[in-house]
Amino acid sequence: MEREQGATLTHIVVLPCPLQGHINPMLQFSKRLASKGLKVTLLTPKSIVKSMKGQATSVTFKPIDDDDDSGELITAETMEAYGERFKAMFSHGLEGLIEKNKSYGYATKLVVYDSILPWAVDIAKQHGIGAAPFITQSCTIAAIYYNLYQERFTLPLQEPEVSLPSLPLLRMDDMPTFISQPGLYPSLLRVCLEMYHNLHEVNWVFCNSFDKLEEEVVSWISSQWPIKNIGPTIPSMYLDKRLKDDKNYNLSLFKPSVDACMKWLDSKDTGTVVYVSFGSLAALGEEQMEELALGLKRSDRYFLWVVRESETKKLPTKFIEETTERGLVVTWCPQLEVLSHKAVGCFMTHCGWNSTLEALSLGVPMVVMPQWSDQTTNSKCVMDVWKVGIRVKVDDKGMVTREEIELCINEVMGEKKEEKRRD
Ligand SMILES: O=c1ccn([C@@H]2O[C@H](COP(=O)(O)OP(=O)(O)O[C@H]3O[C@H](CO)[C@@H](O)[C@H](O)[C@H]3O)[C@@H](O)[C@H]2O)c(=O)[nH]1
Repeated sequence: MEREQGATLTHIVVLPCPLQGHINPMLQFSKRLASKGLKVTLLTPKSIVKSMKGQATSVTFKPIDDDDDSGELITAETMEAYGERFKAMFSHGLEGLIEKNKSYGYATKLVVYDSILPWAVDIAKQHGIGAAPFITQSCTIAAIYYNLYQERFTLPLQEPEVSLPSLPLLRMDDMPTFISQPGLYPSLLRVCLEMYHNLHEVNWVFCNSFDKLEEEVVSWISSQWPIKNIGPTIPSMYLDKRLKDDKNYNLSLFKPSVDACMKWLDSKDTGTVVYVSFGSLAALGEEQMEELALGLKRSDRYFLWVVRESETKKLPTKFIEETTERGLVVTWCPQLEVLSHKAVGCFMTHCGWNSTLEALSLGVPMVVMPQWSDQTTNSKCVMDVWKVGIRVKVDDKGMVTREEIELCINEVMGEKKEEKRRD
């Protein structure tokens, strides 16, 4: 039976890097492909499949044996060490799946791989299969790295501002941090550039963005490689409502406090809550965490703050007890439900690309406090290009002070709110 069905289906294999911010958009894209009648299999480590907690989707999950049973999640600090491990684990799994499909009598047509896993092209080519990288960040970011790859500029940056085709003038602190501070995460910068080595071998380059958002840069990239924007990969029920069952991301590596958050938000008036989250990887320093906590306290607004389990020890003593009247601190929340709740008037975010697209799609103005990687460039676009938020200022010690946080929140939540929120 499986053999007969397989013979009539076009089979696509999807290979995301197993991080929340990468799985979400690639799984969403997979669901869209499956809704068009394609058979889609998503390869991911066993430990991650377990975290699906029984939520079914139209996509088949193929668990790969994971040599790490610790259950520990990857953070910004540990990410560099994972590169080689991913390669060993996934290349074996990908080969195995392609061979198995062949033996069932139906062939894999295309491998859609996370652009930070570019060695997948070699495996696809060895088997005569098409290949397409999936960029989980913006076209602007993809263009900046491509310009560096082509040596239109070199590192360390020599000028205070960089001018690149189709992009706004970029200051040092607008650049992705792997570029502005190349010594910090050298192997991650290498990973970001590697995808361009074999671009001439791929069929498409999928990007989680949309043409209208980045018109000029998309047009420039189109003259270089076969880009296809397929974003924003927000669950359909928040956007076009074409896929009735597509209400959430279906896979969470963290346990969200759904009822607590929604009940708390229901009790608040329209536009009165600041939602604060720094995504799945960022880890603030203890002093910065304290400034943020005290900034929220000073702002005297209601706040819903996601502090991941691993970060809670950095909260100032008694902060939670002292702010119960105004704030709710949780270790993870259903972010889309939160952002679309009428009580939320502002999103204080690290400006990860998924969070940025979610805020843009749901019309929530932002206070942006970028931490690393692409977030600095996303912040530049949020503030100066799309004008849907403001970016905090960092002082000469590299700190965002409590006063600055209070000021920015009040600016977005106060008289400027109506101007920035687009329903
Ligand atoms: O309490 C929470 C917090 C977050 N999310 C979701 O988790 C995802 C987080 O993604 P993102 O905002 O992109 O942040 P990171 O997890 O930090 O993502 C990493 O991957 C992104 C895509 O490559 C990059 O843009 C970021 O810089 C990088 O840190 C989003 O879909 C959120 O909706 C929740 O569901 N609940």
